[in-house]
Amino acid sequence: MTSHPCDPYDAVLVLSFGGPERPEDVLPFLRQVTAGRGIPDERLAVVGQHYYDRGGRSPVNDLGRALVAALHDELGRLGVDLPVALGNRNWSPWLVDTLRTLHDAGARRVVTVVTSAFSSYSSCRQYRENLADAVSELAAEGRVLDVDKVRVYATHPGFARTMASLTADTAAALPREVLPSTRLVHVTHSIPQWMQDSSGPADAPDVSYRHQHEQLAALVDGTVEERIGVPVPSSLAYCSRSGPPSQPWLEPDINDQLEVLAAEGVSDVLVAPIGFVSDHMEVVYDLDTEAMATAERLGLRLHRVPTVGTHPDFVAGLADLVLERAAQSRGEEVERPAVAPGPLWSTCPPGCCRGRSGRPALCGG
Ligand SMILES: CC1=C(CCC(=O)O)c2cc3nc(cc4[nH]c(cc5[nH]c(cc1n2)c(C)c5CCC(=O)O)c(CCC(=O)O)c4C)C(CCC(=O)O)=C3C
Ligand SMILES: [Fe+2]
Repeated sequence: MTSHPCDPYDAVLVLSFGGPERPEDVLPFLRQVTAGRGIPDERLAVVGQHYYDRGGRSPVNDLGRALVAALHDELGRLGVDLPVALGNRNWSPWLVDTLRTLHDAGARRVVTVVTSAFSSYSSCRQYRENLADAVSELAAEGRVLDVDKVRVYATHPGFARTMASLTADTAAALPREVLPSTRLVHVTHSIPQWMQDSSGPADAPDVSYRHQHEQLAALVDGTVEERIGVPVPSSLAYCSRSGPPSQPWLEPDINDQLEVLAAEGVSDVLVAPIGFVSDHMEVVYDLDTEAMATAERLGLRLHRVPTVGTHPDFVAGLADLVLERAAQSRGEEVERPAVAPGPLWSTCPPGCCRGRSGRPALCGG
């Protein structure tokens, strides 16, 4: 048997959120996402409309498929010829179906890349619970699979430096004379305060959802200043809040932040979607549609930085993470590059990003 740099894995899973692809899918998708989460009906009607306005089709599955193709090509360049497949938490292609197909094609050990870079229940642990559910469902069918995942990559250079250089490119394209009245706003998905408080391990207060965004934002700020020669004052804002108004979520909302900046006399705002890896609905609606309309009303020019998407440096970083995980599985010493201190583990410590349910989760220590 010949060995390859991805041994002992025989397949790569890209695990994503998923979204509807036809108008008939929209309501069942929203029910699937929000089951038991206390999201008000009015909020669901509003979010449903964002999908109907775009023909009932979310961009997110196509973006997932594009990432799968790019990662497959990149691994191929590194001499790794393994299946790479997309599996979703909330819609077809469902995670369990993808894993079943991989198993039927001969896969027994799978390494997972989640399409979210940060620690929190929604962005990490819930995916680990989804893996546990899928693997136990398949075990009941007699299909035994071992599933691991790469570490949280908020501060991995492939993701972080790519986001920083895309932001610097956008800043460098601005006319010099607007720079003194330009501000940079880093944006990510809001989460409930309880989810922020439980993000990362209980005994590591420095590892949290918000803290990881602050670390990444600092790198981006530094890269922008290096590129254009002057600092651009920045802040962190949030989008896509749902939940009942009585429940605290991370703030400020991007639209409120734009109000504040307009009142300060700012002319131009760079919006860096550091919390997202691709242009899914949160980006094309919450930022490109809603925040853009707010900016227009306030007389602000909004410049949206691209997401990392299938940028070759981001994809190369994901391939490095897959190979790092494989080397670790083989018991080798691995280097764990990072642009800031953070969660370097690929098996999460017990209690990491604990939810409310205490459900079983894979990829934990
Ligand atoms: C942290 C985070 C990410 C980033 C990490 C990751 O990518 O995983 C993310 C991504 C996404 N969220 C998405 C869609 C939705 N999220 C919702 C609801 C919620 N998101 C939450 C958090 C996050 N969400 C939370 C705490 C809720 C409340 C309900 C709950 O506690 O779970 C709802 C319900 C309606 C609403 O309330 O908005 C929808 C429709 C899509 C697909 C977009 C598309 O179709 O292109 C994507 C990529
Ligand atoms: Fe969400």
